[in-house]
Amino acid sequence: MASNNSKCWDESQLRNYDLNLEQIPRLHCDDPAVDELIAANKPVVITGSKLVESARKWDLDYLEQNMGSGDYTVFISQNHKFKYYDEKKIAKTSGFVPPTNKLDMKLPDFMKRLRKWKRGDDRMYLQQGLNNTVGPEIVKDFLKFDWDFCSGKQNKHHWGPLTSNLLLIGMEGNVTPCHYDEQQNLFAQVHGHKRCILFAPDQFECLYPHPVFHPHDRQSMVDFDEPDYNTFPKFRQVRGCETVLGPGEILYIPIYWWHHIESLMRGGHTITVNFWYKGGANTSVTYPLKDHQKVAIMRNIEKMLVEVLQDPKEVSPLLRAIVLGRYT
Ligand SMILES: O=C(O)C(=O)C[C@H](CCCc1ccccc1)C(=O)O
Ligand SMILES: [Zn+2]
Repeated sequence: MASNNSKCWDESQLRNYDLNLEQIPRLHCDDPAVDELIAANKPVVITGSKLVESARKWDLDYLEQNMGSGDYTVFISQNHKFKYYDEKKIAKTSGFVPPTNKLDMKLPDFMKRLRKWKRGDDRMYLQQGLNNTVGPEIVKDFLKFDWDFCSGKQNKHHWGPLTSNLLLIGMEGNVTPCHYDEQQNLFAQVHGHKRCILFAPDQFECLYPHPVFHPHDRQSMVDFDEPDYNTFPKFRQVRGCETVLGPGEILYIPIYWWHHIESLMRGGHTITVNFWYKGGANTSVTYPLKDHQKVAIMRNIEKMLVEVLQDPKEVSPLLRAIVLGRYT
């Protein structure tokens, strides 16, 4: 990680992983190279944009005053990790133990618990889609986002519709473990610093995603804190890139790119608003196929096989029978 000369954080605030990481390019929003990278489905940190300028005044007090009386989804973890799981898939997976609990909280309650938090207490992570239950002041700030900026990217790069804006309020040290999403993402940092580690879709074999039908679908099975290299030997060879994102900076997380996100230790709480867009119509399939298209194909084959074989244990022997000794 390049040393950071604006001295608002230092390397001791980053968690230690044995990873081979390059720096994600950082470009000003007026630099045409930004759109070249987005067009190539490559990550880029975009500086100098006013996308979430109207939210720069969001601090805990302001949010507590203005977030309305609605309920907010808050995840509770007994450690620093908040591994996402799809509740709809829990029934199909016997023995699955959710690693976090999900609570609905009023914002003042969340803030109160945040203020009286002490070491050893369960950690919390507020993750709530912005909707019309937020207070009128927040709606005003939201409407003042630089929508021309993100709509410009959406149109120029033929993304699909905006599906949601997730408001994320994290405690210092919180980690969202490595996963990929099937959406384009403009990840706008509002308050505090987040370290973002990204891996390209072609690192699929090194990151060992859970089976598609598992609640942790799209999440890596590798525990970055204690990688099990016997079970996941290719993890040793994984290659990625990283950046530490500060307030006002936008990280473009391309669709299907793996990302691990952590709020800097001893960095105070973090506030992020993300902008998730559908990938856009795969108009013309051209060859050679892109890596993320192969991931989409693998997902479809996996879903179909589990559907038709019923028993997931039959997937591996059937696929081996197809390829071993035949498709070298
Ligand atoms: O914006 C993104 O894509 C992130 O991963 C941001 C991440 C929290 C996302 C939680 C989550 C993960 C998977 C499905 C639904 C919700 C963070 O910033 O901690
Ligand atoms: Zn994500």
